Amino acid sequence: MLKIENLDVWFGFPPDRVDAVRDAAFAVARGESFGLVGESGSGKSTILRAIAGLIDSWSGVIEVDGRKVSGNRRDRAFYKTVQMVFQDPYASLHPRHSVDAVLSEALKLQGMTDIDRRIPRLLEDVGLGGGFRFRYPHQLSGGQRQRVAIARALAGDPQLLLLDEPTSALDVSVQAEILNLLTDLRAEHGLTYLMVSHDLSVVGHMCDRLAVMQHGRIVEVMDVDALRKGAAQQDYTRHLIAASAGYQRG
Ligand SMILES: Nc1ncnc2c1ncn2[C@@H]1O[C@H](COP(=O)(O)OP(=O)(O)OP(=O)(O)O)[C@@H](O)[C@H]1O
Repeated sequence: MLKIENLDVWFGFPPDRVDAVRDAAFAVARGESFGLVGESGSGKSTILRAIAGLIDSWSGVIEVDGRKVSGNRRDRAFYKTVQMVFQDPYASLHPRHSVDAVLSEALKLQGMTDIDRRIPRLLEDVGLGGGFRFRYPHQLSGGQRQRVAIARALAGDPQLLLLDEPTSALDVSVQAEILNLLTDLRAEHGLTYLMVSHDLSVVGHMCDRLAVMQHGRIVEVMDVDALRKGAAQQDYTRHLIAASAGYQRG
């Protein structure tokens, strides 16, 4: 469903140009959960942001269901199918917008009607009762805010969720709740995930396959399940330790 070929992404102009992603290629099947890991600055978030249409300076092929990413945020039909969840739910929610306002706006943007009926359903999908509908971000815990951010992403009934470190800003006890929610939502809604995380236990738990990035390049793609099972255990551990080396050094 997602195909990336010869993807280059850069920032700035020579001589200060940063080549953040170089010649990246991978494909993610419908319903699959695919992880991007690698040291800090290796280009993981940049790939997600390019797919989400948040960066213009890229070349190559990005296709979702055979449809090329236009980069034009007004291309509603495309951006309805692709949504992003960011690391910090506090930063991604406007402090003066209630949960009701956030979800109404997202539903309207996606051309949805019947907003009054859809909001309680979205809240229920992410495990929040109707009592949360008229709260503001400061009246929510970190985990509840991330649930609202996920509900906002679900508003347009997307097929592909881009998850950029979706639990790393949360307390350890809350991380597991959000990961379980994401696992359930993937099954219930038939979602496809492309997830960036520096936490290898998260990637190991959530992803079917993962790509290791180094200096803007994808250096290896691994099948997490195959590696996790039996004889490949040592490989799995070795690969994951290598993938996290940048973080351990940093
Ligand atoms: N807006 C920008 N302008 C200039 N350079 C940028 C910009 N955004 C990212 N970069 C650079 O692009 C490279 C890749 O950044 P990116 O955020 O994708 O890395 P990452 O692997 O997600 O890192 P982290 O795990 O620390 O978030 C880095 O060298 C970064 O400094």
